[in-house]
Amino acid sequence: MIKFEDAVKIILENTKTVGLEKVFLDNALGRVLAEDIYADRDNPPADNSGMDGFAVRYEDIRGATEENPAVLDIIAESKAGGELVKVKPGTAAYIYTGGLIPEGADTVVQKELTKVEDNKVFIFQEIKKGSNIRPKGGDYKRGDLLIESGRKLRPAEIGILSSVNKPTVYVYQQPRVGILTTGDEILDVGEPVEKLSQIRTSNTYSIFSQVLEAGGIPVVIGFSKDTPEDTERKLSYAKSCDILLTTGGVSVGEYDLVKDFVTKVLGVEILFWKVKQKPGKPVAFGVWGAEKEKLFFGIPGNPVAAMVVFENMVKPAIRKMRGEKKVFNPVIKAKLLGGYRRKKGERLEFIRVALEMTEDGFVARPFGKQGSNILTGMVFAHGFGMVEVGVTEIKDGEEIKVIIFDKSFMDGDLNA
Ligand SMILES: Nc1nc2c(c(=O)[nH]1)N[C@H]1C(S)=C(S)[C@@H](COP(=O)(O)OP(=O)(O)OC[C@H]3O[C@@H](n4cnc5c(N)ncnc54)[C@H](O)[C@@H]3O)O[C@H]1N2
Ligand code: MOO
Repeated sequence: MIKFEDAVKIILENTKTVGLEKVFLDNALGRVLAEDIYADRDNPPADNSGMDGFAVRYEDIRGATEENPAVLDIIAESKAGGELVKVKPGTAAYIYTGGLIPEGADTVVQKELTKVEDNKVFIFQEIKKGSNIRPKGGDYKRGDLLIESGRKLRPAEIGILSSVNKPTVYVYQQPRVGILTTGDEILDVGEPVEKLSQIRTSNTYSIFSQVLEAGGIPVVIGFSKDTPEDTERKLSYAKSCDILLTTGGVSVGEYDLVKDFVTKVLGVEILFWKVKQKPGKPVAFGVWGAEKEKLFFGIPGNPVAAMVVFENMVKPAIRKMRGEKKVFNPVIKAKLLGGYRRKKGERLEFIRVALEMTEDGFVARPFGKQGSNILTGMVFAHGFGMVEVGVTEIKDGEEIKVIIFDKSFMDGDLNA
């Protein structure tokens, strides 16, 4: 049995990015950029107005007051998208936000400080020279590096890509993640229950959704019975995937065939089996493919074990494969309400906790039943409280580290 930290290290050392692809902007959100993005022009491309008002020469409004306003002839108009116009001494141009600063003008007086009569503008106070002008290149200049390769694309980055005229961009591919559900007792959703011992799958679709959240492409390979023939056949369907996830059948039971068969059918080289963690102890990990570029995770069947193993071990690998640099869930410190006790301290334990943000920091409330078959604990939880090796008791209010897998507890409330 290896330590959790060592297991994660082995996984990430064996994880490579999947390659690049070109996507259109409307499909780029959340993807990881694989090229540097430079500005094709200055932005703004020319000096323009930040206000609606009048473009003037500062000379002409110097010393203007309520009693002795500057009076200028209006001889032109500059609106956003319009032509470049000119002002001469003693004249002004109507200007609108985004309009080009006319030749000869050096200041924009906002409309509120003016009055118009008979095609003349009255300006009742002096303002600073250069006021309300947004300079050419004030946001960025042609040739500036705007977004570096490796950035995860958010709405702001997509806006920049569009404004520098990139309809398509290179991003890292998303790994295809095959999910094979094993076990004689497992039924797919929609199948009729015929025997008391049968159970309906949760893992297939909880893992499917976790793959989506992690930014991979989930592929349901199917369900296999605990027979050599069926296991072999279904595993052969996994060949086109970058990552194979199996659930169930990795423990020590007579019918736990997965580990041996992934080696036989896909040539998986198992790099570890069993980790000093709870839940998720019997997890297996290996590499396969021509250049050992593909990954295999044998995920334990217990529904909570499956989700915990995914968040802590599979998700970082998917994120690394799709080019992300920050691959782990956030970890915070929280006060554990009611404390926690256990008999043995041999394994690092991940307990399901609901989180709350208070004025005194984060508070974690453990779910009452911590069994690795209790999926409702995951519905309750936002994070995994870490009970370290050697620790058998955490007192009420003591701080523990919590891995956050769901940040929704930080969202704002309508009634707040
Ligand atoms: N003698 C030992 N027995 C067990 C050990 C051990 O060390 N020695 N480890 C236990 C632990 S810890 C776990 S976790 C499980 C893992 O076993 P497997 O990965 O082989 O999983 P199965 O035996 O197939 O199933 C375990 C449990 O989970 C249910 N299950 C399986 N697949 C699904 C699914 N798709 N959806 C919902 N539930 C599922 C299954 O019915 C079993 O109840 O082994 C312990 N045993
Ligand atoms: O590792 Mo098992 O996951 O504790 O139930």
